[in-house]
Amino acid sequence: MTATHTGAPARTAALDCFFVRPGEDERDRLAGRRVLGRVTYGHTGRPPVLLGGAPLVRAAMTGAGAERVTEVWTTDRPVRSGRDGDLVYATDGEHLLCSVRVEERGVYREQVREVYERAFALMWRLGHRELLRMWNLVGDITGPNAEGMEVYRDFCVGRAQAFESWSGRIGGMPAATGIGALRPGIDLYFLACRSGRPRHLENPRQTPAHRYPAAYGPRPPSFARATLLEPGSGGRPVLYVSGTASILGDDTVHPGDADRQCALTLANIEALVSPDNLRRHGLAGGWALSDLDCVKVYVRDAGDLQAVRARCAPAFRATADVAYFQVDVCRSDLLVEIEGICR
Ligand SMILES: C=C(O[C@@H]1C=C(C(=O)O)C=C[C@H]1O)C(=O)O
Repeated sequence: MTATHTGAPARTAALDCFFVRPGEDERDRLAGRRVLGRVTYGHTGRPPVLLGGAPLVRAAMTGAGAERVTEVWTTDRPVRSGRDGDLVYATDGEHLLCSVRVEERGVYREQVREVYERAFALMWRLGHRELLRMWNLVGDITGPNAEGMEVYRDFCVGRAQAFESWSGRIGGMPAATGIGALRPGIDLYFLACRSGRPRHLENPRQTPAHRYPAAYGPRPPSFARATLLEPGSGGRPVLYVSGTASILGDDTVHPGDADRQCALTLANIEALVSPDNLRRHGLAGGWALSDLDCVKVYVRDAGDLQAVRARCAPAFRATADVAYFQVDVCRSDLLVEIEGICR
């Protein structure tokens, strides 16, 4: 237990998150804060529900025998939750957490477009018009759909269409994760804010994903490399770091070598969160790798887990929440992906 975990209010962001594992009690970490939502990276992919007045997302991200992890999103304000069809959500007046599941289907793009548009419509209606962060947990992500197109590329088409039709109404493309899940279907959850003005950042070492060439699919992925939320009253800036992999420009680097992919991924994140990169975007501040928390490390092959853990352990702060998952990554030659939050 560290000072961060006991949560002195002045140093705690209005929106925060921590991980709990079986046997741990989230109340030990809440320190009087309210739950905005929970995401269980567990064994089953099931539609999200409202549990005790907050969304519970249930994604199949851990295999039998592996420990599930629940990401708990907290706020210092009262929370109100609701449903809109199959979308579940909660808001603290400033932040919105919303989730929906797309069940398994032969071709995803139409349903993905429709679900994204309904989520955007909900944001619009509730007045939370700036996206902060999105997670897309995609079953069989690099497998073929019923037309033979890779499921991830199929998914990207529907998402890009939704962003296109809502551009100008909701804020720009935020930080995101598009990662494999262990059951078919897609679990989606996102965070948005009302009065905050998030800034979406790119990585000087990487081509913006929304400008990837057509070789990677008919429509490029719709996300930014990171999203910065400047402090509200008494808060501190928070940087949401997208799922990041061993990509330079738009090329996968070190195919077949998880250890080197992991090292390059860490270097990519270091450059992304650095003061230099913030300055490049006209922003003050910046972070180091050791500031990363709520870290999720995705490893494609079980045989690489040990090497990746060994590579990551010295990079992150000893007190950081870190969870490892053995799932597919969005390109079949990517073996490792890492995301997190700097604050
Ligand atoms: C690893 C990459 O992309 C992944 C896919 C994402 C998406 O489609 O939302 C977002 C970040 C990563 O999880 C990449 O293109 O660098």
